[in-house]
Amino acid sequence: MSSWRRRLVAAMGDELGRARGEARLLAERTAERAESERGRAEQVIGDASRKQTQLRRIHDKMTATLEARKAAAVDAGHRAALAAAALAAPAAAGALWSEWKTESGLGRGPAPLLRVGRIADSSAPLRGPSLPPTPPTTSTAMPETASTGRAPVESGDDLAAAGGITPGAATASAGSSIVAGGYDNPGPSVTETSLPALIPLLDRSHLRIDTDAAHALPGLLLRAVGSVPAGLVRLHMYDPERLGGSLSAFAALGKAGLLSFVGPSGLRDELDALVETVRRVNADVLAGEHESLAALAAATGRRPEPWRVLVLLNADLAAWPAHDQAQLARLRRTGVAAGVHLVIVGDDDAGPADLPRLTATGATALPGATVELDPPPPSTAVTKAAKLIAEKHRAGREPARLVDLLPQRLWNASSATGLQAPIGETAAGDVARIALGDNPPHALVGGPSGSGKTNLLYAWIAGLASNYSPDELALYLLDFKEGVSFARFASGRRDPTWLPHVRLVGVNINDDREFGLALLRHLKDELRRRAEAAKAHEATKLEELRDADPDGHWPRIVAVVDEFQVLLEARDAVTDEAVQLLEDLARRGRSQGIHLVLASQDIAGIEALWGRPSLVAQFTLRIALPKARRVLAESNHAADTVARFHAVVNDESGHTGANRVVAVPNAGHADAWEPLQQRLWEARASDNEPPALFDGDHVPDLTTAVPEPETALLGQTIDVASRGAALALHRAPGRNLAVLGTRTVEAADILAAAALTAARGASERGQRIGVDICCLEPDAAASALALAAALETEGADVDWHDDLDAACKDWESRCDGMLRLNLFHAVDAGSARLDAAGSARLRAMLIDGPERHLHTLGWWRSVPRLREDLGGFSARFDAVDAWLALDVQGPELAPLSPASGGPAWYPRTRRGLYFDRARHRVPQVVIPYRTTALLPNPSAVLDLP
Ligand SMILES: Nc1ncnc2c1ncn2[C@@H]1O[C@H](COP(=O)(O)OP(=O)(O)OP(=O)(O)O)[C@@H](O)[C@H]1O
Repeated sequence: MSSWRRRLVAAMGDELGRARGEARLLAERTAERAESERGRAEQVIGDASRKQTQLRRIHDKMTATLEARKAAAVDAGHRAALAAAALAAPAAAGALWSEWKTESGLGRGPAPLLRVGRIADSSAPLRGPSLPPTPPTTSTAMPETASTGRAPVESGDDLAAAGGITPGAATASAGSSIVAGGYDNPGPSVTETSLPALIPLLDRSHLRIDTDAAHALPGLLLRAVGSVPAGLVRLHMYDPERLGGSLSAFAALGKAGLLSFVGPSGLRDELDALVETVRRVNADVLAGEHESLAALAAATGRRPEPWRVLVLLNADLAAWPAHDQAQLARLRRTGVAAGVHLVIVGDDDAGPADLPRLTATGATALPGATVELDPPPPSTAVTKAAKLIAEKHRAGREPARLVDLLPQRLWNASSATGLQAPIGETAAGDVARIALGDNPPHALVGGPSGSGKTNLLYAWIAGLASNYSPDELALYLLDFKEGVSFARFASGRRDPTWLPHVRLVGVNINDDREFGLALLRHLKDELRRRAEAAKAHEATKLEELRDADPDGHWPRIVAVVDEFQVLLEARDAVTDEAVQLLEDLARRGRSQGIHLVLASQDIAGIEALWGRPSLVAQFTLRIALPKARRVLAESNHAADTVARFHAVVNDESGHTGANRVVAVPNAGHADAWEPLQQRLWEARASDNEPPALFDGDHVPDLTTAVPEPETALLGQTIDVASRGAALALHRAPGRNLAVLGTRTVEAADILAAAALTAARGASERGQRIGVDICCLEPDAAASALALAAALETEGADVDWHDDLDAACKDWESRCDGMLRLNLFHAVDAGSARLDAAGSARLRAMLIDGPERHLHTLGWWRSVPRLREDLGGFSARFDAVDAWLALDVQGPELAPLSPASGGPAWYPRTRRGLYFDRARHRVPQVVIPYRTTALLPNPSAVLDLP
């Protein structure tokens, strides 16, 4: 081959090799790029799928959250709707047939809506706390047989299927007022979670019922007659074709005049009579003051006219004569306001077209909702309910309930010009109010035992405490009866609430007439304080003072004393002072806003009262319970004939023309009182203090208060502040104390209280006292020993002497300037054994010791024995300024007493009469403290090494 050919082949070979190499390189690069693209694509796909997973998760979460929120919102809405339904259709107006009983849920609010069934598909599980309970009511339950017609809607199975609460759980969580299967809670039943279908009738509307819904009529009528007080709904049935067989179970109402059947011949009269009723109600009852009976009821709380329901069953309205049609049209236009309602049953379109209409699946009052009608109530149950309503109606109007008389808004009134309170109902059904103020300023309440005085006072206090806040009204309540009628107003173990207006409650006062005095003295001090403030502000009465001193605290005061005759029944100093104080308070309290309410079984027998006509004249408000004597004017015999649980209220001093007979509600029953007190208590201000309680049966424990320097406390005085009875132990002649009587425990308590409080007073001030104890009564020894130990703990220097001679021996050497006490138990047991020198030393110590700050607090078991130790028959008692007598009769105290013949003192358990010549004008009653709680156990003391 030629060279060029070889060169050419070689060149082509090179070219081909290069091209191959390039092609390989290209292929490699392409493959690499493809690989990397694939990797990237895989990464993108991986990222995307991760994102997708994330997004799905977020979506799921959001969906779940939204679902949960939606469910909660639906739940809350459902709950709110159920609560609203329970309010709109309480008690018999809304209860399921299985739980139904006649019960008026009618208060002062509007007439109830009436349940006809339920809203279809409105079941929802109720979660969380159950619906608020409403006050329990009492009535007769529908018999068990009532549940025989149970429709699926009433089944608890619905609820279980919906995963809702069980009836038992709801009962537990809602408190005792929800009774599963009962009807104490008029709210929606715990076994029913679907929304009830409620339709308007009473006070609101007429109604048409289509033939396909006619089976709802008996239920609707039963709810109407059963959900208001018996007799307040009257049924008039026009039934030309006698199709109303289903209504025969209502027959019992007919006999009571609450139901009448009308045939074609009676239609005109019936229509005319109802039109006339409308006219009369408008002219005479509403009288231009109210636009409807509903408005009248809202304003006054009473329903003077019944509702009248005319039911037209398959009436061929088109065929009615023009007159009847015109009357029907009148009733349609004007009936509702006057309580006359039409219920037109049938498919007759000739009647008024614009009435709310109920069909088998809907009601125009419930637009957009599908209604499932309830089954009719079992006829046995209707019969029973009709009988019960008829009986109740025949028995007469039920007395007003306390709750119906009280204002809906608490504490809405000002007491500047006076105090108004509802106390019951008049025969016409009006709320009867009583006033206290400038006139009448004070009240006398009388009636024999069991006539209802205390109940009336409860009703009055309830009305006052609901109308006026504690800033407007302060109450002082005292009950001299054996018993504790006013204890409920104070905080107790069973019920920790109190009535926030009450400043003082006295219970079980029985013999402690002094506590009555203490209250009157306290009020007199308040009267003085108000009079001074009024003078400073140039005001003449409370109203002006409150204007002039808007920042001052000037509530009206009402002091109620039940069985006040106890305070005035004896002829003694207590009665004299009580009458004086009463006169003063009655005369001047009027202008200073202090009002007295005195109640008694037997006002006629109170000499102290009738001997003071000027006192009685101030009590112009008189309230006489049945058979009360002398509360009203002599010629006024209204109390002799007034019915049980009624009162004659008269604010013109009992003169016949001013009588008002009032039916008083049962205010004392716990069902009526406790919810009210709870409500008032919850509304109180955070700084509202519980009332002071004086309980005559309670023995006070030794106070932990620190007394003034050099002072001992002997017991609790009977006064409003429960102060301690103080004995000043300053360096001065006569500052000794004689405890007199034979009651060992009380005497030991008095000495112990005196020594412990004196020691406490000293140690609180960084000082010490010395105490010499000599106990000569074996029964008091254990207590004296325990006292010695307690005094040492209190920081006192204690010396124990086995006999009186030793205790008196070197008394002068013990006087070192610091306060020293001799505590001598049963001095007379030792003094009888003293020789002449010993007796002289005892006497000298009693006479001269106090000046050297050595004070003897001794217990003598009789006055003559004390006298003996002071020097015998002619001895003076100058060495003993203070004495505290236990079981010593008044006349025996004559030598020690400022009153000739001795004080009027009738010894009684745990009470002593205390007199300190240097401080008291008259002796005062003291309750010895119980000291055991502050003393160590005597056996523990004896075991000490
Ligand atoms: N308006 C009333 N409605 C129903 N029960 C009443 C009414 N008034 C009183 N009662 C009842 O009558 C009984 C006697 O009433 P209350 O204790 O008020 O009478 P009282 O005159 O204070 O009697 P006493 O002086 O013996 O205590 C009580 O059981 C009370 O619950």
